[in-house]
Amino acid sequence: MSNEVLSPAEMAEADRRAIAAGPFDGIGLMRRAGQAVASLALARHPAAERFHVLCGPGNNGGDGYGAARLLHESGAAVSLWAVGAPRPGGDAALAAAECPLTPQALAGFEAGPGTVVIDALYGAGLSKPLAGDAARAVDIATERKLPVIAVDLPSGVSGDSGRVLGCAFQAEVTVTFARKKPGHLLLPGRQLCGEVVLADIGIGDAVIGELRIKTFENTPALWQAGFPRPAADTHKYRRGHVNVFSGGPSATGAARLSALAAARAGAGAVTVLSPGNAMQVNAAHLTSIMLRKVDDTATLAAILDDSRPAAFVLGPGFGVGEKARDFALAVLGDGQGRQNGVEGLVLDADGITSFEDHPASLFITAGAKGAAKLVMTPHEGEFSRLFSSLAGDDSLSKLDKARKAAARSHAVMIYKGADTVIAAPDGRAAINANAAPWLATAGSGDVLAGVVAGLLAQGMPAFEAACAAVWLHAEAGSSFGPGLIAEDLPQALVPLLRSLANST
Ligand SMILES: NC(=O)C1=CN([C@@H]2O[C@H](COP(=O)(O)OP(=O)(O)OC[C@H]3O[C@@H](n4cnc5c(N)ncnc54)[C@H](OP(=O)(O)O)[C@@H]3O)[C@@H](O)[C@H]2O)[C@@H](O)CC1
Ligand SMILES: Nc1ncnc2c1ncn2[C@@H]1O[C@H](COP(=O)(O)OP(=O)(O)O)[C@@H](O)[C@H]1O
Ligand SMILES: [K+]
Repeated sequence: MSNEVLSPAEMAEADRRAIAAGPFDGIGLMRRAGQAVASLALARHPAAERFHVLCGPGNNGGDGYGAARLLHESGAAVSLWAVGAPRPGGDAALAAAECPLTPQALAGFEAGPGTVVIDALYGAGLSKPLAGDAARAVDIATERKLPVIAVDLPSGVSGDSGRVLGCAFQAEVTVTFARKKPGHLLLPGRQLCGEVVLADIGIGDAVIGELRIKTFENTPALWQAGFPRPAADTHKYRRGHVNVFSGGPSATGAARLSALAAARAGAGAVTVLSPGNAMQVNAAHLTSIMLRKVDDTATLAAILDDSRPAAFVLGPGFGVGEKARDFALAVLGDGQGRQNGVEGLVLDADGITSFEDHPASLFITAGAKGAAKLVMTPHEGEFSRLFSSLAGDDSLSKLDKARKAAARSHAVMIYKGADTVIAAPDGRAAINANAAPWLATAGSGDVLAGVVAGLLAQGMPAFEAACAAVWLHAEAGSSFGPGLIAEDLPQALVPLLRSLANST
């Protein structure tokens, strides 16, 4: 699977194993990396007046020396600017020795209009904030709006976290090797990379396979095989039943958005569980979605006794407090959840906030043997209410935070935002990169919660259901585009579901 995402440390390990396995040695891989960069530069900028190749002291610089040599050999005008000398005897020193151009000191870097910058200063080895001559080079490229081709990563972007250390190049395109790194997908790194092109430099799939990678880009390849399809002899309850808890009379819309989304995602039957005082307003707005009165845990217990497969959504518009906690814990089931046919609980919005001062009760119940699967869908604010120490730890990336939160809470975590991360308690994680800002509209999260529940109710495992829902939700938002409101999203899922059904 080529959607594995490797940390810089994992990439370095892949590099070592590839060299050991052959056929390429270190300089062989580096030459291929330089070749990939030079080919792309010529293809994208055939009329460039000059290529300015900026080389750092490490292997990223080594790739740059290789690219500069090939561009020069192809007849292009090339200026080579270097900072620091490569370690003698290393691959980068070999690449520098093979390059016939004389490097100038980066301190004197100048570049006019019509020229292209190739940034091979720092890549996976970025170890401190960009400063001095490197920062000045960033300023020049930015001020003059020069196209930048980044080698592996734009210098200044952390490959682990996507964060900027000091300052960073804004690349038009980034050429990376073998697999993407978290910094290509997490923000702001993703935006600074521009287009990301993956080059095959000879690190084989077998080598990557040996590393047992647990981080992925969230693409359909990750979950498509298990995407639910109704059997010919199914019936509506066998397709899965979703129950969505409604808020009070002035806050019912969010639950109905979730309910509709769950139905579109393929749940055979969907019921809004409404407080008595909101029955009328819910009834006035529901057609295919069913409605049932639930005011207390005793009534809820009767629903939970039903053994047909079901998933629950609790949180959208629900209100914060003890009732939310009692209902959520009852659904999780204290060892009874799965036996009762409860496939899972999607805890969103107010459902999450309700546990701000009582996280242990939620985490213990979710971790109990036989509990229903818990999926939580916090945005940044909700995440920090439940996981304040993780949220405030600047040494952790968003990927690290989601992963640790999932392990701590025994829940699949959907840590939302423009770079949503999905993480499972077993350590698997996926970074989502197909969302568009049109999704930042009220009620959009309610729809996502409903899609997750719709897939859970159909028996999809929680991590895969969460990944599929996030991808579908993002794709629906991106394909709809301007003018999107949350009500549009369930309908916008339809063509995507159709093409998934046709392609499996
Ligand atoms: N792995 C693979 O499969 C392949 C990898 N390849 C390439 O190797 C690259 C990784 O190479 P790398 O490990 O040598 O690290 P790299 O990014 O060159 O930086 C290290 C040097 O920079 C320095 N330094 C760092 N930050 C700094 C700063 N802000 N300001 C100043 N100095 C700073 C740092 O200093 P130190 O931390 O030691 O003090 C050290 O000297 C990778 O991105 C890819 O392009 C390909 O060749 C093909 C196969
Ligand atoms: N700038 C953005 N780009 C892409 N997706 C976004 C952006 N902002 C928000 N989203 C997505 O939109 C949804 C918003 O959910 P949420 O914050 O819970 O809103 P609401 O509570 O109004 O439903 C999430 O799925 C989130 O990932
Ligand atoms: K770089």
